[in-house]
Amino acid sequence: MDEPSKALSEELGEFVASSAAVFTCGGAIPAIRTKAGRRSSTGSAGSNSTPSSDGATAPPVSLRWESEDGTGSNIHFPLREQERGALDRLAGDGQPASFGHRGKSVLDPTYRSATAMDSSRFDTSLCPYRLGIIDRVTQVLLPNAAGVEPGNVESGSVVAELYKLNIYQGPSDLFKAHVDTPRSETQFGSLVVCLPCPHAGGQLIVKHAGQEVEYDWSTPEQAPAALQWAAFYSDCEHEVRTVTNGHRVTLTYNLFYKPWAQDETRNLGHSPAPVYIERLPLYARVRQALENPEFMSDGGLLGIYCSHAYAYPTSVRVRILDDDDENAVTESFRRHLPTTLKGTDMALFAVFKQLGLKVTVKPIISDIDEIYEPENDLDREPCMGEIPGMIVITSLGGNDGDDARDILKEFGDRVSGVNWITGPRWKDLAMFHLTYGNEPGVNAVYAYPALMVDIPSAAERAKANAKVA
Ligand SMILES: O=C(O)CCC(=O)C(=O)O
Ligand SMILES: [Fe+2]
Repeated sequence: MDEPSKALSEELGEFVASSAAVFTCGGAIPAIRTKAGRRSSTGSAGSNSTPSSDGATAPPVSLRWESEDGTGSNIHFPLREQERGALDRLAGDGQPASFGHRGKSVLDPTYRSATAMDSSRFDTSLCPYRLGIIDRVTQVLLPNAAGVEPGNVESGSVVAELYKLNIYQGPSDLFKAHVDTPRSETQFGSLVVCLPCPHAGGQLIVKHAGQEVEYDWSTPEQAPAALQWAAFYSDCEHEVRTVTNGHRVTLTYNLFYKPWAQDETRNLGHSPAPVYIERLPLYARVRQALENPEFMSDGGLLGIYCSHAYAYPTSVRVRILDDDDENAVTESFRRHLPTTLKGTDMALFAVFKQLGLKVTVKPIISDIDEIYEPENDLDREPCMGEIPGMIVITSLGGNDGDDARDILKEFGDRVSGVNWITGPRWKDLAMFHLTYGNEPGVNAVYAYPALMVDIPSAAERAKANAKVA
């Protein structure tokens, strides 16, 4: 590539890589202490000091569960008088929380020390939909699910599936950095709702691409009660810092994207995306580059590695290597990306689309020598596939005897001449994501795809512009 185009590409790449992205959101809803509406047992009843995302209050949360011996119990949050015993019983009926490490369920209190109860063992009155939490999460984390420009991506809704109750107790419970294990390729996020119960410490830290957001839900004994929550893309690394005192009680939900049937979308006459694509700073920058005749003057493929990881079904791995049934795989990959693209990835996709360019989302393997077999002397061109082949080569293993060349053959073609403006991020994936999960078994794993954009030549771009003007 000539020098001016290279400089322009580098500048664009830096901008893309640095753009602040949304990867988490959270809020608090004041909790009513009794049915009579008393908000706090202290003098602050009725005060509005607790921030609320929509001004609503949350009714007390009730929870019913069955002990091993079949006795039923119930408890409320905020705790009613005399319910301290019930809280100890609830913690006693849970199980020491394990986590997934290299495909196995591991108990290691230095890494995760908490009590967990599976959703099959309890019922709760808490409904994140009624409280407006799911609407918030959809708006912020999956804005395009609720309606986009026709023809670009499909529409759908968010389904929150209750997963576990977790109790972190002072003085030492914690959960160190991990990434939640995806249940399927439609899982895009996790939601944590912290029930009103006095505790200190236990900050939830969520990280993505060098940025970090802290949710501090510490609640002193006398503080007004609130339901506090946070949602994040499920490929984001997160941790729960040490709870130094009291009980930090959370309900966790897996967030799935559920596409609407085609005609359902049509009947609803869905509204346009709530994001004004032309007003994204990214739009102006990309447009500027395209208008510059020195930028990729002969046209070609522009490649941008996605900033987030996406879940792919692991069954694919077996299928690809065992019976070549590629269609099902390609289909599932196509169906949910690009709709489930996250944050900046979706912004970029939308910007290129809006500018009338052809964009596709492709799984990519780069530097296969390093990730798979260091002694292999394959050239270092990235390899692009229709099939999420990265799964084969992650720390899950791949089948014995699979050679890097077999994988490449199954995966797709080497691509050359791509103008890559951001670097690959597979290192994060291979080194970390599959090492510490919140579950051992996996139905899906994460992989980093790339956006591939067809850039017309400068002459064609000028012609198209002249037509528009
Ligand atoms: O309780 C929390 O804040 C989050 C727990 C968590 O990260 C998990 O269960 O995977
Ligand atoms: Fe987690």
